[in-house]
Amino acid sequence: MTPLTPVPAISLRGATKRFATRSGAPFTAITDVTLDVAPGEFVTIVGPTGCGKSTTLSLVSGLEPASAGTVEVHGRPVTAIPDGIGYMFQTDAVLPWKSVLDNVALGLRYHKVAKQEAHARARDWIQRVGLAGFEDRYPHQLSGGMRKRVAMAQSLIGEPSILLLDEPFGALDVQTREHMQDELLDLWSGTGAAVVFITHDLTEAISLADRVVVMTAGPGTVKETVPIDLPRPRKVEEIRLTPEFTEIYRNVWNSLREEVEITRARGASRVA
Ligand SMILES: Nc1ncnc2c1ncn2[C@@H]1O[C@H](COP(=O)(O)OP(=O)(O)OP(=O)(O)O)[C@@H](O)[C@H]1O
Repeated sequence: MTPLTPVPAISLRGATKRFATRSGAPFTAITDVTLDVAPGEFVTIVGPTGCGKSTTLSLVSGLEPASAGTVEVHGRPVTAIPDGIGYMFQTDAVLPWKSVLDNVALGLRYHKVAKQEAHARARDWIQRVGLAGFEDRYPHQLSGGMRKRVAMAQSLIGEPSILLLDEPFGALDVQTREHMQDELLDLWSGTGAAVVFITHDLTEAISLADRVVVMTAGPGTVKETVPIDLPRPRKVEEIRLTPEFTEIYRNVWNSLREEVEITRARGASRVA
């Protein structure tokens, strides 16, 4: 018997997104993006500014429909916001008027989980992200890193099968950022969740990923997918010092640099 090919958690086939503009001529943000992400796989996406990384995520999350091509989650076409997806963005979705406990329990309460159970599960996640003792604090009483932990607990408490992360640590200082990257890897390992993580930081992209997807200058498409054959479990600050890492970095940067230069040249010609 031939083994069954597992259904990808995410599958984009020739996905194209055009936005309407005021001038009437549609603007193509991404074109012909084909990408599969397997269950439990950690994929990072890098590409020059404006190439369509966030747009690609918005097709997967059902926030925007594709103009052409197909987008599937667990083998089903995305027609609305699919169940089982967790999100984290650069600007977190922590509500300032709610305590840490209520913020973390929010998603469960939204899904009609009884308050007592939602709070019990929230306490568990607050502990897992290292915030035990801070349940009654409000977001303005937390540091940037602590707010990120709240956001991380918020996105993981629903036990998502897919995590979509759009520059989640972009606003943090370098040390906190590295720490949060390690925490994310720890929390993710063993969950079986497929992750798509967008970043401008190539070091971050390589340290975290099973595969790095390099997108072209806009309208973006997949230029290259680079497997990251580094052992797990990883400590990001250690893995970055290895010769294997440096070699991968050089290769991916050579590919990305061409696209960044194209994007810069366009910018320069616009102001020339
Ligand atoms: N709703 C929209 N309407 C019109 N154009 C849009 C819309 N959303 C995005 N765009 C355009 O699509 C292109 C891709 O945007 P997107 O935010 O996906 O890029 P990105 O690669 O995530 O950018 P960055 O790296 O700067 O965050 C940009 O030129 C952007 O202006």
